[in-house]
Amino acid sequence: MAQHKFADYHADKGDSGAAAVSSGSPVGVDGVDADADALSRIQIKPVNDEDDTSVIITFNQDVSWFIVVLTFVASISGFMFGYDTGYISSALVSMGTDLDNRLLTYGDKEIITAATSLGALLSSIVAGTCADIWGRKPCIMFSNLLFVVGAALQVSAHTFWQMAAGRLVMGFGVGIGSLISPLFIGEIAPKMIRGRLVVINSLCLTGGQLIAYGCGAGLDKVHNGWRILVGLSLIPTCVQFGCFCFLPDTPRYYVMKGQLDKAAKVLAKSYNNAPEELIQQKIIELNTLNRVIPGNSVGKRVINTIKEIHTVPSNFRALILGCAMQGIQQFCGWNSLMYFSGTIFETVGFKNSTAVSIVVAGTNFIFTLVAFFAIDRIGRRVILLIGLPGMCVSLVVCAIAFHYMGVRFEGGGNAVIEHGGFSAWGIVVILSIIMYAAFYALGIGTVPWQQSELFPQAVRGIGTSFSTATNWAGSMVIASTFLTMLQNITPTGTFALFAALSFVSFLFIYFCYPELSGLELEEVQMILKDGFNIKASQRLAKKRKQQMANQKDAIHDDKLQGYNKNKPSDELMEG
Ligand SMILES: O[C@H]1[C@H](O)[C@@H](O)[C@H](O)[C@@H](O)[C@H]1O
Repeated sequence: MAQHKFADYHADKGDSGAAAVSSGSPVGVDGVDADADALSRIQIKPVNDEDDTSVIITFNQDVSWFIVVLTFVASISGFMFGYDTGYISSALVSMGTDLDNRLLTYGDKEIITAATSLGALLSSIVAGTCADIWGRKPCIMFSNLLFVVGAALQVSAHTFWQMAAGRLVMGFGVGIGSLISPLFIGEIAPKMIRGRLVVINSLCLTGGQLIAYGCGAGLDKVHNGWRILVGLSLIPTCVQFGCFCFLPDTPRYYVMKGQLDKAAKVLAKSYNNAPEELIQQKIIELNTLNRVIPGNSVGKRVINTIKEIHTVPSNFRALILGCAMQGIQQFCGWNSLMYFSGTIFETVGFKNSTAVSIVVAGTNFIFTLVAFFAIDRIGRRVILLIGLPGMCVSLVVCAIAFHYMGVRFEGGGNAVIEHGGFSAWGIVVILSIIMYAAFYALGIGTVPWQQSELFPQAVRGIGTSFSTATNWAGSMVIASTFLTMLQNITPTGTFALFAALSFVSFLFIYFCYPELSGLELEEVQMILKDGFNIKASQRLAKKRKQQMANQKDAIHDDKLQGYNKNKPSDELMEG
């Protein structure tokens, strides 16, 4: 019976686009007259994005345990992303002569590291489309299988090429997870806390990197410890796979596939105390929105969305911002430290190089937590405009310190230090790198992953695919050139280059990145319609925050006066 609850509506749906739908007739809702009656009193406003719908979201902001569980299970992909990119730093140091019975050259290390980025780049290009065809959940579960195969290849590797192949396969999994996890969370999250729930994925990511460093340090002296380090990555991936056997996909995906009853079930579990008629109302809304994606076959839809993202000015600006932010995140050089800090610190003579790396990763984690609290309150633009100059200054100081240490990296993994031993400049290097990590995590390390808010629903999959692919392309370039850069243009030249890129990025953000915190997603489209409209966005963001504060006060007052939680807000009731 439940299977056919929305069947008539679904079969009836025409192609009229997202016009206002008056649900005077409650479209085959199982003959439940009360529901029909309730629905007939509610009108759906015309909207062009499911995230802007007001039906349930305005009605009830409570976060259910179900959403919390889904968020954390999806965020295991973020953890895997972090762990798998994090362990390589210490594994490269402790691997010694375990592969091919020889020491790895800088070139070998770059290939092993960059293989994961390459795999992630390739899979992220198609992951958005695959998630639309097969579902978010199956794609995440498929990434779990890739993690298992990749880890197995690495754990048993005795040759350099097997290790590189394992890293590549693992990279396929990382790319899928890095795109789909924030998308999944964004689709299930109540609007008011969407930003923060997406940052939970980033927290798991940076936490994964920190744990990888910690485990790396613990296993440093253990024979074949790096194999255990890789093997440990199997635990979270199996947990995620196991959990997803019992958890559903997102309501939006079910609606896309016409499985409206499944969508309704997930929504009912997601919103505490939401009455059935509102759930059905939401489903109808989502279904209406689903029709705005042009094309009646997958191929046509993909082609149309690619066309649309390039030809509609607001979409194209969103694409520029999404890709630029991810590119900036990578080209400011952070991952050179993430991947090679062990190698650098060891080379320049720090006895406890792993401990220093842990402090750097820990700073990244702690300041992602700071970003969690600041991202909606202070705003994305402000934290970026604080972070980038901070990074620039730290990198300049680091470049100067490297100059006075007189470090030269030479081929074959050797380094020459003119002023050897533990020096004051060594301390300056460490402190400036820690400062850099803090400013990075506060802004550009976290904000680009909010990318889905830039795009309207119709082009969101493809838009986030392109942006994520830019991230991995940047990561791959940095991973495959950093050690070579240290050799050819010296550490001073390398860090000065990153400082210059941070400065240029600051100018870009200053002139092109509008303030998007607190804005409705359709307002983001409005802002990007005829330019980047920084001033207008700032005014609007300020106004929305003020309104939000007023609304909270009003709800508080209502509660004091015995406000009935289950009553839909008047805003939704018409006629
Ligand atoms: O947002 C993350 C985070 O900043 C990580 O520390 C970094 O390694 C990733 O490349 C980045 O995408």
